[in-house]
Amino acid sequence: MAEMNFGGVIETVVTSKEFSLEKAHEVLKNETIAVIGYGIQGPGQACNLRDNGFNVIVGQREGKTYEKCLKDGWVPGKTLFPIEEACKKGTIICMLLSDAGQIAVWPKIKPYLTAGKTLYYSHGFAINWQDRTGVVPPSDIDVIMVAPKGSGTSLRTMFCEGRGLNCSYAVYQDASGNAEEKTIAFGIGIGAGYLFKTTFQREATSDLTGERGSLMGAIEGLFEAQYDVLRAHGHSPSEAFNETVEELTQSLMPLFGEKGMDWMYANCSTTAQRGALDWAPRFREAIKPVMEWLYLSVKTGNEAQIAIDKNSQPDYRDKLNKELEDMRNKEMWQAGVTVRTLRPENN
Ligand SMILES: NC(=O)c1ccc[n+]([C@@H]2O[C@H](COP(=O)([O-])OP(=O)(O)OC[C@H]3O[C@@H](n4cnc5c(N)ncnc54)[C@H](O)[C@@H]3O)[C@@H](O)[C@H]2O)c1
Ligand SMILES: CC(C)(O)[C@@H](O)C(=O)O
Ligand SMILES: [Mg+2]
Ligand SMILES: [Mg+2]
Repeated sequence: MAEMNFGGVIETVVTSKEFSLEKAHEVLKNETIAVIGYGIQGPGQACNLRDNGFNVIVGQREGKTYEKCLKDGWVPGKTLFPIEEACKKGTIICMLLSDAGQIAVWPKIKPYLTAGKTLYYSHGFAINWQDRTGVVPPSDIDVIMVAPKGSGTSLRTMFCEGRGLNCSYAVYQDASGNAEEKTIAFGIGIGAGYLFKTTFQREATSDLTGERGSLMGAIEGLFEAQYDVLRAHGHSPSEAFNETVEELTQSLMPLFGEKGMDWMYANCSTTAQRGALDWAPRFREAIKPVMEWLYLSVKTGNEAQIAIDKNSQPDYRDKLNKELEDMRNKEMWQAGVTVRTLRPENN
C-alpha cells in the first residue's frame, strides 16, 4: 500500500506493484469464484479473472444473456450453472445481478451463504440501503466490495489492452480476519489499475451522485440546454452539435483528461479563456443547488427506492430501451450521427 498526496490530502492506494498477481493467486488459491449475473460487470469481471488464471464459474438464468455466456466460452455443467447451483459450488459469491435483481434473488441465494464463504459486491447499494433491499448477510461470512469506477465494458477492453481501471474497495464484515487481503486480491484479479479504500456507504452515495450528476445526467442536461438555445437562435444542427458535443469529445476532453483543465484552457484562445474563467463560477453557482438536491435525494435513499421500484417491474428493460430510443432520436443526437460520419477516421 502506498500513501499518496491527492491535492493536499494523504490517502492510501494499492497497485499491482505492492500487491502482485502472484500474491493474489496465493490469497485466493482455495477459492471458487461464482460470478452471479452476466449483464455488464459480470462478463468484464468473470473474463478478466479467468484470463488471470483464477478458478471462476458463472451463474446465470436462461435467456438472451445465457447465450452471451456460451459465446464467451463458459461451458454448461462445467463453468456455467443455474444461479442457485453456482452459489452452492462457489466460495466467493459475486452479486453482479442488477441492483434490483439482487433483491429478487436474495431469498434463494441466502441459504448457500454458509460459514466461511464470502459475499462480494461491486456496489454499496444492497448493504447501504438494507432497510429497503432486505439484504442482511449472516454474521459468519465475509462481506466485501470492489467497485470498478467505470463501465464493465471498459474494465474488459482496458484489461485486453494491458491497462487497468481504477476501483474502490471496502470490507463490510470481516468474519475470517482476512477479508481486506481477500478484497485487494480480488481487485487485482479483476484487473484494477489501482484500488482506493472506501466504505459501502460512501461508495453507494458517491456512485449514485456521480452517475446522476456530471458523469451522465448533468452532462446530458447541459448539452440539451446549450443545443436548444443555439437552435432557438437560428444556428444549424451541425453548428450547434459541433459547438456543444463534438469539439468537447474530440478536441478538448482529451486535453483536460491528459493534463488537467488549466492545460486545456491554456491551449485555447485568450478570448475563450477570458470568457470561460468568467462563466465557470456562474455555472457552478447555478448548478450547486441542483447538486445539493441530488446528494440529499441519494443520501436519504430516495434515489435507491426509485431504482428499486422502477427496475423491479417486469417490463423495466423495455421501458428503459424506449427511453434510450427517444434520446437517440432527438435532433441533437441524430445530428451527431451525421457529424460522426464526417470524422477523418470514418472517411
Ligand atoms: N454496469 C456497470 O458497468 C457497473 C459499474 C460499476 C458497478 N456496477 C454494479 O455492478 C452490479 C451489476 O451491475 P450490471 O450493470 O452489470 O448489471 P445489469 O443491470 O446489467 O444486470 C443484469 C444481470 O442481472 C440479471 N438479472 C436481473 N434481474 C434478475 C432477476 N430478477 N433474477 C435473476 N437475474 C436477474 C440479468 O439476467 C443479468 O445477468 C450492480 O451492483 C451495479 O451497481 C455496475
Ligand atoms: C459506469 C458507472 C456509471 O460508473 C456505474 O456506476 C454504473 O452504475 O453503471
Ligand atoms: Mg453506478
Ligand atoms: Mg460508477
